[in-house]
Amino acid sequence: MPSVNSGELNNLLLAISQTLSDRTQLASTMDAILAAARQLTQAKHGIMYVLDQTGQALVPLSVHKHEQAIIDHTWLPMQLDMLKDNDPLGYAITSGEIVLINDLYTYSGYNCDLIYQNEAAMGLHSANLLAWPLKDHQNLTVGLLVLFDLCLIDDEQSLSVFTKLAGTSIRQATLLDTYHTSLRNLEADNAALNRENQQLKARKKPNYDGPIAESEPMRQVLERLQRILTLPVDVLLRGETGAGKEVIARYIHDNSNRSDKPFIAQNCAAIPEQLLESELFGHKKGAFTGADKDKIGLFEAADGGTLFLDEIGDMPLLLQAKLLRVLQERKFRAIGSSEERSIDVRVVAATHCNLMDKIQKAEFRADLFYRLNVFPINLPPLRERQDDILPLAEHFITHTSQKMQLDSEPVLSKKARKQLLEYGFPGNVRELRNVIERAVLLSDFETVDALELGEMDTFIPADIPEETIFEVELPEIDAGSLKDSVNQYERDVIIKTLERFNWQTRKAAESLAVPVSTLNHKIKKYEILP
Ligand SMILES: Nc1ncnc2c1ncn2[C@@H]1O[C@H](COP(=O)(O)OP(=O)(O)OP(=O)(O)O)[C@@H](O)[C@H]1O
Repeated sequence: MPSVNSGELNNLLLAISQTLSDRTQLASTMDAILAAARQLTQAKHGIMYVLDQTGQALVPLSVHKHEQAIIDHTWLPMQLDMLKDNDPLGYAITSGEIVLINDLYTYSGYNCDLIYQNEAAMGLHSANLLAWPLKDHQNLTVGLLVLFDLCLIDDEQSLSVFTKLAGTSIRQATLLDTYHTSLRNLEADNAALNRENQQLKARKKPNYDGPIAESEPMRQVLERLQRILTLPVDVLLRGETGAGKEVIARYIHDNSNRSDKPFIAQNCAAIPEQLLESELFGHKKGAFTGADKDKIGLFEAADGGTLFLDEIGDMPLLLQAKLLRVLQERKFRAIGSSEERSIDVRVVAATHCNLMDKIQKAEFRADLFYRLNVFPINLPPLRERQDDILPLAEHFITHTSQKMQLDSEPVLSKKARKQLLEYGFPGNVRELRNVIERAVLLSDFETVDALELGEMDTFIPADIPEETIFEVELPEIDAGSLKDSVNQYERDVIIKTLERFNWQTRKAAESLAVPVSTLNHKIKKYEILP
């Protein structure tokens, strides 16, 4: 028989190796191998069956034909569990042995009915048949090469090179396929986890950190805000002290497309003019006495995010001009710097005072007012939001219980609920929070009954961050000593507050929002000495 010389063999191998790749390329690899096998054997036609991805069937991946009838013929896959041992192809696959039938139509060792049917359908009458199982590196059959009407081979070795190559390609394609499928699954899992994470975050926000807004006036506030949450619009919040302006500013930020960038709050009334200017805009080293290094300002720190400017009505006039420029041009210059910087910051300004009055007294710039007042929000005082009182009270009970690590939350008694609903809350939500926190502390941790309402001045000095009220390390709590721990905690809070106010009991009582008499009583009870 004509055989392939080594140069041709190399070329064939090279052509095949260039097609080796994943399953999308497998058909062309099989095609090239079938072509080489036919060239070696002079076979008139042939088929390459390959184990499919399910591992349950062999599918015809390449069919070489020399007559129209064969082109039109549909070669069916072979189900592994339907294979019969007495069928020559079935036997080659299940035994892994090569089957060569020299005289197809007179040989009686196999049942060749299926092959005859196929041949009849194509009008063929092949003289002989070779079925060569394709095996992977573990000797598992992963495909089958079938050649018809071939010249008898005396170069089995060359043919076995190609069939081995075919087996390895099928294995490699299957592995790559599994790898790609796993990769796609991982990507899909990853995307699903990300989505879930986002949903959890979104769900968590309103429940935990977001404002309580059960009353109609508060719902209207949130509804009005919906319009601008994702727009590049500055906001002016007006409302009494403690009504929740900072909470709303944070809500705006958290629900905007800036939520992954910083939210920074600054009280404009709390610090002297030069310090405020440096806080907001930053300074260069040597810009003024004490500026011993460059400092980044809050505008720069909040770039991409939101800057909450509380008590904007108390901002010094000079700084108002600088702020107006930032709002109009989104550019600023640090103190002592000649370089102008661009920033992208949403400003949410807040005030509890009437800015029109301040304009009339020439304490506030009218142009800044009109620039800020593009989107004003009036935050109603708590006395006008009756439906928020009890949900807020429950919220603060939960919050305080968590902070005090109580096993279960105390419940508000009927009497306490009535008291809360009847009280006017001049100090708004902040006062409600203080009342509830104190009531939980004074309770038996099962029922919140006794409320100290209206006995104290609700004023908390603006320059003292309210968080510091509870900025005392929790004592070590061991089982059975909860009440002692709470007493210890209360004692520490009182000492810290007294220290902060230089042991002036009136101011400390104001800050703690308890009557002076209550504070004196506790100082005595805990034997606190300066
Ligand atoms: N709607 C609300 N839901 C939950 N907590 C709230 C709500 N409004 C206010 N609070 C709580 O009340 C306290 C006071 O709120 P906030 O600091 O936002 O008030 P404010 O109007 O900014 O006060 P100030 O004018 O004194 O700066 C905070 O502890 C805040 O968490």
